Amino acid sequence: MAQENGQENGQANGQANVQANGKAREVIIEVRDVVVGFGDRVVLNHLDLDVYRGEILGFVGGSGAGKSVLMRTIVGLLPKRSGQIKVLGVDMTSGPEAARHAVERRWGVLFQQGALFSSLTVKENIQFPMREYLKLPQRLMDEMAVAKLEMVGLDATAMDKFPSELSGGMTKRVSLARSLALDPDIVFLDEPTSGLDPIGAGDFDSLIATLQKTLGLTVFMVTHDLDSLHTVCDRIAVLVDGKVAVAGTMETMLASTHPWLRAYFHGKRSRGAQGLDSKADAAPIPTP
Ligand SMILES: Nc1ncnc2c1ncn2[C@@H]1O[C@H](COP(=O)(O)OP(=O)(O)OP(=O)(O)O)[C@@H](O)[C@H]1O
Repeated sequence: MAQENGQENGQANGQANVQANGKAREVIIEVRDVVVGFGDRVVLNHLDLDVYRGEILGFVGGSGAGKSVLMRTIVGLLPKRSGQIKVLGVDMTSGPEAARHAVERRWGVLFQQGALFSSLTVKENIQFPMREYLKLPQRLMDEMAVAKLEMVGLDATAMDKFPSELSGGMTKRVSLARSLALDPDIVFLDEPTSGLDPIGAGDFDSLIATLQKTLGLTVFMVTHDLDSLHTVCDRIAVLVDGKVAVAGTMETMLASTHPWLRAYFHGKRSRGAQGLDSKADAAPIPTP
């Protein structure tokens, strides 16, 4: 993998530190040599990736490339055939069970389409992880649910609604509120702006950036949204042929000569996201 100005320089408490642009950065998610497949099909083929503490990492790649598969593998919803995944320094396969459970409490996940429980109200959806992991009085959980709703720009009037009564943008916000229920260090977002209009998507991007800054979150974001990549992502990792082909800043993406990156980041839609001429002819995005 081409890692921009990044070089491993040691391990501390099981967590790798990387020297990037002269600054030591803590690797909060470390994916090494991971293979994931279904039947004869290998989707992730000896994939390596580092995610640094406090960054918003955009994870891109063609449709069906395996972006969601990697996210689901990291959070333990899909099995890997081989390789190693460490989160917060804990090996998520061979680490002590108590340590793995403790790490699972320190991440929140926003799945594609929101994935709220349709038979539960907004309040019950947000409180679902609290019930699973914390033993708190109902009144306190109610106060916490309102606080989470306010964090994502909604108020208590949404508490008793069912998912079917919410707009697409509200569904995303409630899902984000649920992912924040346990005050996580890391948030995994699977295409958070898909299905939103450009204004709604821009607002959601701003919300993610604000939360990342105020809460010090690390954000792993699967996305196709070029505006999100330009406006909120600190770094981008590109998945091609089951591996991370390039990882780095938007400048690195724009300077890359990799054919998939050139088509994706210099195509018509990308020029639109950069505010450049979108009328010029653009190469089609290849399907890796
Ligand atoms: N549980 C599963 N069982 C079998 N195949 C699966 C499973 N989950 C994913 N796949 C396959 O793995 C491949 C990668 O899927 P994935 O959802 O990760 O793609 P993606 O890069 O997120 O695509 P998109 O951008 O279109 O959402 C696809 O071919 C998909 O059909």
